[in-house]
Amino acid sequence: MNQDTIAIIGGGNLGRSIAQGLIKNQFNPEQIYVTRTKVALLDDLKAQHIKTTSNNIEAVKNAKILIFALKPYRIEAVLKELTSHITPEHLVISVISDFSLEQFSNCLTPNIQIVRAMPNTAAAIGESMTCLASKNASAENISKTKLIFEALGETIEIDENLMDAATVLGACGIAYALRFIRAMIQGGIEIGFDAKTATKIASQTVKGASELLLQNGNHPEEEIDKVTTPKGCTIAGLNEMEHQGFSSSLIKGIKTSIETIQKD
Ligand SMILES: NC(=O)C1=CN([C@@H]2O[C@H](COP(=O)(O)OP(=O)(O)OC[C@H]3O[C@@H](n4cnc5c(N)ncnc54)[C@H](O)[C@@H]3O)[C@@H](O)[C@H]2O)C=CC1
Ligand SMILES: O=C(O)[C@@H]1CCC=N1
Repeated sequence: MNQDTIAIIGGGNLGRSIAQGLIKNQFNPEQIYVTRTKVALLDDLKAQHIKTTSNNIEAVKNAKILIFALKPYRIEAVLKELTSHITPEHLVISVISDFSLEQFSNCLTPNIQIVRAMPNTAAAIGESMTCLASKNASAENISKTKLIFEALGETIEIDENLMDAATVLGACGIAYALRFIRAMIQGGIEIGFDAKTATKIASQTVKGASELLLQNGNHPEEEIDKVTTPKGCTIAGLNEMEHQGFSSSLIKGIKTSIETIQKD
C-alpha cells in the first residue's frame, strides 16, 4: 500500500492499540514509528517490524503523519521539545482527551493542520468507533485521517464541542460494556456455567445484540420486544434490573464521567 509514514508519539494503551490495528489492516509496519520513554516496553511491536524509539524528534522527522497519544498533562512539555520540528507538511492528529484543537494549536507554529480523533482500544482489532473533529484541516488531510481510522473500525465526524461526550460514550464506553459483560459472566456462573463457558456465552450474546442494532438499524426496544415473552423470564429479569437502577446507574455514570472531564 502507498502509505505516508506514521509516528505514534506515546506508545501506551491507546497508542499501541492503534499501531496493532494498523498492521493488522495491512499498513506497512516499517512505516510506523511508535515512541515511548521506556522503549523496551515496545519490544513486542519491534518484533513485528514497527520502528520503536524513545526519540520523539527522530520519529517526527521521519514521518508525515503524527498521532499524539500522550496523557493530557504531558503534551505541552513534549510539544515544547518538538515544535521546531513540526512543519506545515505534517498532518497532526491528536487522540488526547480534554485537550482542545485550540490548546494544541497554541503549542505549535502557525499553519499546522490538526485533527482531533477519539478512538477506543478496540482499534487493536479493527473495531474502534472513532469520532473526528477539525477546524483548519484540508479535505485531503481529513480524508487521510479517515483512511487511518477506517482501517481501525468505524468513523464519524462531529463538532469539536462534542469531543468530551465522544470520549465518554465511545472511549470510556469500552470499559462500561466490559463491566456489563463481566456482570453477565458472574451471573452466568451463579446459575451453573463455568467461567470460560459463561464468558463465551456472554461475549457472543453481547456481540449479537450490537450487531442486531448495527445491521438492522432498529431501536433497542424493538429487538427487546422480540425476546420478552408475556409473563416470561426475560421481562421478569429486566424489570428487576430496572427496579435495582440498571439504566439509571448507567446514565448517572456517563454523566459523572463527563463531569470529571469538564470539572477543570
Ligand atoms: N486508553 C484509552 O482507552 C483511550 C485513551 N485516550 C487518550 O489517549 C491518551 C493516551 O492514553 P493511554 O494510552 O491510556 O495512556 P498511557 O499512559 O497508557 O500512554 C501514554 C504513553 O506515553 C508514554 N510517554 C510519556 N511521556 C512520553 C514522552 N515524552 N515521549 C513518548 N512517550 C511518552 C508513556 O510511557 C505511556 O506509555 C490520553 O490522552 C487519553 O485520554 C483516548 C481514547 C481512549
Ligand atoms: O479514562 C480516561 O481518562 C481515558 C479517556 C478515554 C479513555 N480513557
